[in-house]
Amino acid sequence: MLETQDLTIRFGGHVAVDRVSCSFQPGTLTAIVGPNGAGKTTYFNLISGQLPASGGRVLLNGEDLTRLSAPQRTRRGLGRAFQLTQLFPHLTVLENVRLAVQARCGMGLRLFSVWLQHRSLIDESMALLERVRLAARADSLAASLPHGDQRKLEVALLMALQPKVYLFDEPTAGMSVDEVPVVLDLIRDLKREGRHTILLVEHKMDVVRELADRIVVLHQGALVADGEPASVMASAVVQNAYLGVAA
Ligand SMILES: Nc1ncnc2c1ncn2[C@@H]1O[C@H](COP(=O)(O)OP(=O)(O)OP(=O)(O)O)[C@@H](O)[C@H]1O
Repeated sequence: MLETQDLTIRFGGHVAVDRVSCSFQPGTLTAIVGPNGAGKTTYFNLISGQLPASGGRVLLNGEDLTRLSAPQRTRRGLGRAFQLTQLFPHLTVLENVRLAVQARCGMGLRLFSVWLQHRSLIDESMALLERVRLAARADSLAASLPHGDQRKLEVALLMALQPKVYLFDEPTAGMSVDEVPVVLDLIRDLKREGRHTILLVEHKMDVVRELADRIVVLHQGALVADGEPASVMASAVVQNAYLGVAA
C-alpha cells in the first residue's frame, strides 16, 4: 500500500501541496483530478522524490521513503513515467527498453556488456514493445519517433522496471485520437492484472470515468474530495473546484 501522510510542499509563501493524507491499495486505479495549478503534478513529484517534501511522509508498504532520492524510490517499486529527456535519443527503441530491463536486473548501463547479447533480455524487451505496439519501430532511433510513439515508449520503459506503483501523469497528452486507445488499453491491462497500485492524473473526464475505481480531487493543494467516481463527480465540492470557486 502506498500512503501519503500530511504531505506538504511550500514554494516561498505558496503551499502547492497542503497536508495531503491518502492511501492507495494494490489492484486499484485512482484518478487525481483538479483544476490547473491544483497541485496534481507536484503531488506526484513528492511521491516519486523529484521534489523534497516540506512536511509529511511517503510510505510504501510501511517503509518510510520520504528521505530517499528518486532513484532509490524507483528501486523500492515507485514507477514514474520517464520524461522524454530521460530517453537515450540516439539509441534505438529496442536499446532503450533493453537498458531499462538491464537497470531493473541490476546490470547497470554497461553498453558493451556481454549481457547485451543475452537472448532473454532481447526477448523481454521485444515482448514489451509488442505490448505497446512498437515492435515494428524497434530499430528506429528513439529521437525519430513521432510524439505518440515516444509516449508509448515511455510506458514500455516504465513497465520494464516492473514497479509496484505506477504514476501516470497525463499519459495521453498530445496524442492523436487514434493513438489514445493504445495507451488506455495498456493501463487497463495493468489494472486487470490486479497487482499494481495505479495513480493517474488526467484532465479528460471520460477517461477518468471509464478507468478509475476512485477519484481524489485536489484544489489549491488540498484534498477536497475522495471517493467512488459517480458520487465524487456529482458532489458540490467538485463542481465548485472546477468552476474555480472556493470550496
Ligand atoms: N518548482 C516550483 N516552484 C514554484 N512553484 C511551483 C513549482 N512547481 C509547481 N509550482 C506551483 O505549484 C502549483 C501547483 O502546480 P502543479 O503543476 O502541481 O499543478 P497541476 O494540478 O498539476 O496543474 P496542471 O493541471 O495545470 O498540470 C502551481 O501554482 C505551480 O505554479
